[in-house]
Amino acid sequence: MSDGTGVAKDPKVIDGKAFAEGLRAKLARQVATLKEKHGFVPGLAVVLVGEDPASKVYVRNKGEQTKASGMASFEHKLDAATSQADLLALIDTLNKDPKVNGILCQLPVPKQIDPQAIIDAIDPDKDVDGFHVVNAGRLATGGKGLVPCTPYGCLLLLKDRLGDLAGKHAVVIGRSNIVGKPMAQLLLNESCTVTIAHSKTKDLPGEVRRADIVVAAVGRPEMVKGDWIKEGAVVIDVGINRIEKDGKGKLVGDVDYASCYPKASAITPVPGGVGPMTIALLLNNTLIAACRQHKVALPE
Ligand SMILES: Nc1nc2c(c(=O)[nH]1)N[C@@H](CN(C=O)c1ccc(C(=O)N[C@@H](CCC(=O)O)C(=O)O)cc1)CN2
Ligand SMILES: [Mg+2]
Repeated sequence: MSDGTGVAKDPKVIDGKAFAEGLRAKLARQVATLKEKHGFVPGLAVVLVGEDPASKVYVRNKGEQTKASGMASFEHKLDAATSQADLLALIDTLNKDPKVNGILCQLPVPKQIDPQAIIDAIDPDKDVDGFHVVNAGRLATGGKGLVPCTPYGCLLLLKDRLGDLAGKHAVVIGRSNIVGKPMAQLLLNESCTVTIAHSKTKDLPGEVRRADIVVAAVGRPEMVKGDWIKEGAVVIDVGINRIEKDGKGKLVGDVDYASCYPKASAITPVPGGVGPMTIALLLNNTLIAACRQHKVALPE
């Protein structure tokens, strides 16, 4: 396999960046069809409170990719000292704005703001992060909700590699509301046998050794070691950790890539694996939300 640069691609490495580019190209065509047939484009509002450097980059990328897909982007950048009441008032305005089909507040938020209160205030049908309790409930009960972007991105990468996931033993490491729990739910919905491991799990290496699919989402740099991985397992690394190595800043995942790579049949790198899928799936959720609000079918 070659990427056009003459450098052969390693087929074992799951290229989330390329996969996300493909998704965004399809989205752009779907948005163009909506505009032509129905005369509207989906709109995404992104709220950033404060100056967190990584959040600023993610929000900028969200805005750029939203516009590149032909959708409307509404950016709201608020001062780090913004009160929860002022943020809730903005969410209320966005909930009522018919041009805004999707809303998200970039996380983390400054400490004076309770993130759950903000998530709860977003209209569930505009909650394109899929974090609202109504969407968590819909995911758990088979309803038509909006699915959290990062786990959904992981699922698409897994299905692309493995096809039918039924009967696979999946171990999800991490139980956060935004990645671990919805990931486990999505895998269960695909008829996997799912174990959710966490900080109190007694024998984490032993649990991971039984897995056909490993999803690591704990936020601990290079925690998952190669001797935990069953030969031929598929390893999905959700971690994004900035560390110092050999006197230089480096981005690493929750998986010790060097030792896991030889054991895995497929593995996501960091960067370039799961990360880029998050924004592509966010745009996809915005398209879905817009079509539902306008009561039109999702274009092919
Ligand atoms: N409201 C939300 N807040 C946050 C979310 C989210 O989904 N909704 N997720 C993360 C941040 N995030 C998107 O918001 C995000 C993180 C990482 C990437 C990405 O492409 N990562 C690259 C590496 C980029 C880098 O150098 O930092 C990669 O893995 O290749 C995209 C989006 C927390 N907050
Ligand atoms: Mg091998």
